[in-house]
Amino acid sequence: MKWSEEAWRRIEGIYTQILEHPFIIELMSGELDREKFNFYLTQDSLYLAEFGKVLAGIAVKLEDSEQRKEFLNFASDTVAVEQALHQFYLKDQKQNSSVSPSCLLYTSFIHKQLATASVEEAAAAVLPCFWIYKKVGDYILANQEEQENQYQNWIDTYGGEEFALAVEKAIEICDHLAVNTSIEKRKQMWNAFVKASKMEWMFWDSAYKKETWPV
Ligand SMILES: Cc1ncc(C[n+]2csc(CCO)c2C)c(N)n1
Repeated sequence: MKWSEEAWRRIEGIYTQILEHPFIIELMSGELDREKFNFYLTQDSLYLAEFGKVLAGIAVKLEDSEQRKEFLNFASDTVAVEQALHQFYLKDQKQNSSVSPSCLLYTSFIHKQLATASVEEAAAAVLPCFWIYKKVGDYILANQEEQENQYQNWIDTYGGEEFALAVEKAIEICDHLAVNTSIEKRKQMWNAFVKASKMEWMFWDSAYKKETWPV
């Protein structure tokens, strides 16, 4: 069995809980409160800034030039999404750009993986970001009833064909890295993958609750 098949099996339950989360259900119907969506976008732009840096950092550590090129492309695409978010969605908003606890947890986790773990583990930690978004995007596209959804732009970004290719490449690279490493490292890769998947759920949940700092 491929590393990625086992990885997905381990997060099946988390993925189901993401699909059942009111943020996703209401995003799909178009009924999601605009303020919650804006909260999500503001945090996501903070998230993407860090995520892009981590992708570039992983690229630096990859020996295989094809894999390095792919990760540099992912990093460059992420910066493009970050900038587009600012331009199209967030430009008119008086931005409250203080980072939420869940966003800081997630970005700190991937930075920590990059700084202190192996490149294999770091790659596994960023994979849920690709894979879960692809699955959620496809799921929403396939189950949408309302045609006029105010969030259609967002949905099309992650449900589209172009994004599917990037996700396939990211999965393939993780599988290659897993084949060429030890059993111990493969386990650590699964652990990082599961942790980051939990943080994907937390990210939606924190937006739905418009999470604040308790003190
Ligand atoms: C919390 C959070 N997780 C994942 C994504 C999705 N995403 C962000 S960057 C990237 C790689 C290429 O653009 C992908 C798939 C997101 N936007 N926000």
